[in-house]
Amino acid sequence: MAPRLLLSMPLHAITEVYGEAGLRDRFGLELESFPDDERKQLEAALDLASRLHADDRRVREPYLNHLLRVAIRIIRYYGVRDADVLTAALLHDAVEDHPAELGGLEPDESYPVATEAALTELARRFNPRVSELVRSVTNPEYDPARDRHEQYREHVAENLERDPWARVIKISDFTDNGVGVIHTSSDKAYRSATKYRPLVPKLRELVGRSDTPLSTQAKEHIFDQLDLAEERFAAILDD
Ligand SMILES: Nc1nc2c(ncn2[C@@H]2O[C@H](COP(=O)(O)OP(=O)(O)O)[C@@H](OP(=O)(O)OP(=O)(O)O)[C@H]2O)c(=O)[nH]1
Repeated sequence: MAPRLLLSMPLHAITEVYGEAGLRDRFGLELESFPDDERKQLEAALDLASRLHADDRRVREPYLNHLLRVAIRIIRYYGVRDADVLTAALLHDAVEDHPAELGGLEPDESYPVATEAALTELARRFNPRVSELVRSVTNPEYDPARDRHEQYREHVAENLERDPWARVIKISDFTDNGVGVIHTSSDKAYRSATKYRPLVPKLRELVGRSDTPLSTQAKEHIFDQLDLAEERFAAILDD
């Protein structure tokens, strides 16, 4: 595949035609213009994510595809080249999904203890800012007595309120899950639409804020994506 063609392809087309290998190649091409030290950090983040999520799958694809699209979208559509933000994007589910493994603890360790150990490990391997960004997008242990989705929304709103860079990661994650809802099975799509639809107004409001570190053009792109997500959620839930 000619590099220039791969660089001009939408992420959904790379996913469908070339799968994980194509998304990895595209990510590598995006990294070519980064300074050496930043490129090395991002390659280390991708290696770590690849190891932790090696056996994870989404409905139709390896989990790694999601992480690669989330990071590439931030570079290409949001125009963000901050290596710590991109490192956290690649590892945004690492603490939530593999806390004990990342933290070097036994698999039966409690979630709160393993989460702290995993975040400490990210600070050691990368830096404290990467660790704090991942903390902001890591769900806490839910209270079994309360509605999970409601707790999820409260957590997202609280953390994105205080951390403008975490908004950038969460929005790319949301786009992949929300706009990308057309790429999954109908029961998964229904569950995703139920979970994510109530977040749309909050994300719209956060994106519009002056301290959200994105260009006007990137914000307009994201507003269009939020409209598309809402259109798809409505079709799934209201019809
Ligand atoms: N093929 C595929 N794509 C998925 C999947 N999950 C999420 N996506 C992403 O979901 C978004 C919407 O899918 P599209 O097929 O592009 O729908 P659209 O043209 O109407 O926007 C895309 O991101 P985007 O930011 O709009 O970027 P782009 O793909 O348009 O470059 C796509 O990359 C999946 O399982 N398969």
